[in-house]
Amino acid sequence: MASNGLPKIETQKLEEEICHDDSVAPVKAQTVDELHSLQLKKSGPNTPIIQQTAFGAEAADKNKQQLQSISASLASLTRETGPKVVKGDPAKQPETPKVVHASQQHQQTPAFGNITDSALKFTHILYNLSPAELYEQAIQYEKGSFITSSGALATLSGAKTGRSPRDKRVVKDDTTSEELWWGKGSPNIEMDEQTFLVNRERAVDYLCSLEKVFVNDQFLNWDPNNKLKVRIVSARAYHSLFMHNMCIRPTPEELENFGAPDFTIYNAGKFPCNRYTHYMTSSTSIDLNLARREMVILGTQYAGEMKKGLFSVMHYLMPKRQILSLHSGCNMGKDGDVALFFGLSGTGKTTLSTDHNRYLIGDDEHCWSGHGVSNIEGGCYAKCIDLSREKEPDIWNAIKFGTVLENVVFDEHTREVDYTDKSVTENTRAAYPIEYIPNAKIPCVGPHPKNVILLACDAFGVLPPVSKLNLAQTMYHFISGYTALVAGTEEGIKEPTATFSACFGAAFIMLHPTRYAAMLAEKMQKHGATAWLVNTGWSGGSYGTGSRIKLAYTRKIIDAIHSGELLNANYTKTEVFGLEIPTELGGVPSEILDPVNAWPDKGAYKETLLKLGGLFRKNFEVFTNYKIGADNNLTEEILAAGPNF
Ligand SMILES: Nc1ncnc2c1ncn2[C@@H]1O[C@H](COP(=O)(O)OP(=O)(O)O)[C@@H](O)[C@H]1O
Ligand SMILES: C=C(OP(=O)(O)O)C(=O)O
Ligand SMILES: [Ca+2]
Ligand SMILES: [Mn+2]
Repeated sequence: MASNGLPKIETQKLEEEICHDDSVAPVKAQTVDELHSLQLKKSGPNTPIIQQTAFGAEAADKNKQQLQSISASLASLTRETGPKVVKGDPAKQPETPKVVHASQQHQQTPAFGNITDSALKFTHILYNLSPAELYEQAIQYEKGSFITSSGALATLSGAKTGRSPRDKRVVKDDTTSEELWWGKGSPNIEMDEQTFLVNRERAVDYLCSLEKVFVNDQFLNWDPNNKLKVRIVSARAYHSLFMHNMCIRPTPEELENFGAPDFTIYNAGKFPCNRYTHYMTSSTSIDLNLARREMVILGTQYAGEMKKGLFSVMHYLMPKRQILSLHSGCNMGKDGDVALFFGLSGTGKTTLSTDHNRYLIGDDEHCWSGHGVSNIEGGCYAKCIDLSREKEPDIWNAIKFGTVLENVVFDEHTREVDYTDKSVTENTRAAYPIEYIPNAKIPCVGPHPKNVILLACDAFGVLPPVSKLNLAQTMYHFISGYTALVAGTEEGIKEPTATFSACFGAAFIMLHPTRYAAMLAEKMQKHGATAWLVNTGWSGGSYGTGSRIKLAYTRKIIDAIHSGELLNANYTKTEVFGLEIPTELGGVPSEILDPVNAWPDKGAYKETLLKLGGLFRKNFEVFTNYKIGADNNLTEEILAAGPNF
């Protein structure tokens, strides 16, 4: 017996007897640092995150031009040069970087009196980072960023979980005072050029004071003749990833040749405006300067401000080119039949345009030009409250790696999202690239629309689930832009509140609503489009007594519009609103088609119907003086197309 411990184990040399030798060569590194340096492969020559000049003189030159353009964007208006900018994460660049200023040519030591600490520091630029890189930045540096179980990036947008329309201002100058819609009902609250510059300086100084800023260079509008180059400068990886998803993503070649942007957003996020600044009514300010082609965001981190701010810009630029900008979703059938879905927030544009049997062109912002429709964006922004895999599988499956999930609540261990949880906000959102929807139509363009669907979520429960509109009614309802949501599920809220938002997007239009309405009428007539009013809201009673129309029924209605079945149905006319409603429709219970039949209390129905009619009438008063089209005939017809009682 061996006296000194356990017997030695003999390892047999089996040679040919084992299946194969699966041992691998050791790593090709002498140190741990060297090992880590092997992990990251250099990006290819046309991936525009190159920092070195190792890819030839031309690439180096383009890289330098890009940096100069960014430095110029970030330049103060009162100092001579832009900040010293350098690409890349400061945490990964210990050595002194190469300096790039906006005006490289006369780079001398500035006069003593001129020098400030900010002139001595570098502003690191994280330029068009990939989603993976942005995830890492967000998780490492932005509190409230987590990877959920499906791979999406959960973020918190801070104190603001929705847009701030009362803090959105537009510079009123000689041109815009003539061109834009100002006054009652208009979303354009004025500010002067000087105040804009004060806020711009504040945002730029804040951004330049940071160790690093994110810069996205991207496109808007899939129509190649009318695309816009946009630059978004922001303080958070969350904002950069959001815009990466929502705008059109350039190819490496397009990015290399990007040049100067057509429009720039300075998003200072949580950094507030100075409340002693003229015009400021809160700590939040979203400022649009059309002449300078710039937008400044102070005091809100809600990412939707950027998306919808750019939409406003399109609502100004496109009509100048006879192109109609639309707050609508858009999809296309197998035979090329295009449908538009107009509607205010929460009425179903995203839900109903995302249709497994049709090609998705876009969920929210489109242009209708002489050639057809084009999506303005490169992504979708879906509401997620009560999202279910069964009812909305395509949206559910789009919430994966790369998707930004705003303000959702999830299990702290499994990171599984609870879509019913409204603890942070009811306005939980997912922003994903459009190609995350399996049948997205890329490029996102299509022929002239065949059907124009106006969505209203009527919490009064008196509008029919579907009605066919004539042209005058279409204009009447388009200009009215009605919906009535329930303010929330908080206790005490029994009454739905009617919202009227001209062109189903008054917060974003820049010209008078009748300008867009006239263009819509002209285009619909020219291309023979049929319009429909679809109530995605209540039936059988108002909110509280009735119930929301089943999504499955609304989908059946929409299917029948697309297929042409509904066009050939039998119709009767409703009282008060004079809407043409089908008497029968396969898959939808006939008793809900005429809302009066669905209400047990007919008296209450009539009372509610008249109440809503009154609200419509009151809202339309401001539009009665405006002329639509060349003569007054259409205007008269439109007025007559409203409720009669
Ligand atoms: N009958 C219905 N039609 C459309 N949406 C419905 C219906 N019933 C419930 N919903 C819900 O209403 C919401 C519509 O929101 P969304 O499609 O994001 O609107 P929008 O894009 O117009 O802001 C979704 O959460 C959807 O699930
Ligand atoms: C993002 C928005 O759009 P919607 O709710 O229409 O999807 C919004 O209005 O801020
Ligand atoms: Ca939407
Ligand atoms: Mn929208």
